Amino acid sequence: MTAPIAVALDAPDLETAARWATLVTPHVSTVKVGLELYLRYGPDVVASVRGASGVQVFLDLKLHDIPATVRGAARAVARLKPTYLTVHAAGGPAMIRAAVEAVPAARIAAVTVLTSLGEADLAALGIEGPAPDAVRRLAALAVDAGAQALVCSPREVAAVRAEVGPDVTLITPGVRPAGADTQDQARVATPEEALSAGADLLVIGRPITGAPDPGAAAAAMAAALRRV
Ligand SMILES: O=c1ccn([C@@H]2O[C@H](COP(=O)(O)O)[C@@H](O)[C@H]2O)c(=O)[nH]1
Repeated sequence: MTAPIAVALDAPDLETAARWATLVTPHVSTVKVGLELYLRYGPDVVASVRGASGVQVFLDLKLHDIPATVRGAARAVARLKPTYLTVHAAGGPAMIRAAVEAVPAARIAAVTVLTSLGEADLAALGIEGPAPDAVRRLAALAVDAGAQALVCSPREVAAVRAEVGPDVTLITPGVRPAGADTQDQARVATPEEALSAGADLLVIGRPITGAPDPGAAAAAMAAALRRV
């Protein structure tokens, strides 16, 4: 049984991404293709990282535009059969609904407040905080619009779960093992804390892909989660 981890394959080239995917897929349920890889290599990247393993692919394109444009963009990637496709919740209900209608086979995951943003960033952006309140507001809006999954930080998972109930998949980036460098993430917690708080899928990138042996790092994190 693989761990509920989506490894963020934020690699500079396709060979590296495919190698990471091969190393981690025995241990994790999902690999995540983000903007860097998709914009550099296009749709073919999905087949390259999926390989023959049947691992779930999380297409993290964070669509954010008017509803008609997002509908078209979502339709364009439907044939890649992603398990998850992200949109920004801040695009609003009509935009989220357009994505949900365009790709019925995927779970549309609405990104609430990016995990790189802290309270001062929210204030500078004119978003009414604190972060857990902003996340809950956007989570409720997105689920009302049909989103089947939400992206938030591990720190907000329990509050979001209370808001949206058990059927919505809660996905948390901003995951760092105890003592690890937080890098550009602002709202973080450990893998064990994220899982205990009720996250369904933990997005973990650099703590795995930056390790000398990404396969061993993924195996160690999967083992740690099994102990929770
Ligand atoms: O709020 C968000 C939404 C998406 N991400 C993505 O998750 C990974 C995190 O990678 P790390 O190396 O573990 O920091 C990355 O691909 C982001 O684009 C996020 O971090 N926060």
